[in-house]
Amino acid sequence: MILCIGNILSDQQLNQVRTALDQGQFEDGRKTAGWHARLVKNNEQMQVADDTVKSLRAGVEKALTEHPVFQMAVRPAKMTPILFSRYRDGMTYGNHVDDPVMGRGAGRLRTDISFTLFLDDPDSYDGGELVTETSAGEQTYKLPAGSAVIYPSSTLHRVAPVTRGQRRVAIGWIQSTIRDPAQREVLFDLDTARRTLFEREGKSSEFDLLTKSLANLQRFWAEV
Ligand SMILES: O=C(O)CCC(=O)C(=O)O
Ligand SMILES: [Fe+2]
Repeated sequence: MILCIGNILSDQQLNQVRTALDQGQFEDGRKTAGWHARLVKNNEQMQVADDTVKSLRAGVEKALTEHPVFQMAVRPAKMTPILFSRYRDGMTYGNHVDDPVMGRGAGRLRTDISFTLFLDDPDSYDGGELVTETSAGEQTYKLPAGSAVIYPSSTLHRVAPVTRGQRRVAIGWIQSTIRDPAQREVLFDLDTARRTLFEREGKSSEFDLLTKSLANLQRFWAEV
């Protein structure tokens, strides 16, 4: 399941992040790419040594993890530190698949889900679409600032060249408590249906049964 989630960051939060990125120090993105992805990666990332990165990361991580649709779709167990990337002057990231395991020590995780949170207004730059290659064909994503796309990390994907302006995004990877994308989709659908039912008729006995099934499926599937 590939999902777009709107309004994760408010205009005020977006302005704060953009101002900090305007002043930040960026470095060659190849530093954090695996050996084959490095061959096709041409972008910049905000230096982690930059102190403002810590508070930026905390704000974006909070907004994402507190978003109800993100919680329902991702069911996070662990998340990598967020990276702030910038593409301009023809920069691009060719086809690749993200590393299956990232981080060290307590931060080590299996990447189940990748996300891109768009930070710039799509009209302010040309190109820069995130393109996924699935069995259903290619899909392109260029979302409003403050919106994110989440996709299984097993997906082959790329970022189209930016030919005008700059494309800045916050990206990261998540290990889900539910490893299998098909199982995550079952839980997402059930949860969506039960919430819709709740809005319609409150805590009915049907709502209780759906809630029970949702909880018990998680007892079968969740890795904690
Ligand atoms: O910028 C994006 O939308 C995705 C970047 C990407 O694929 C990566 O950094 O691995
Ligand atoms: Fe990637």
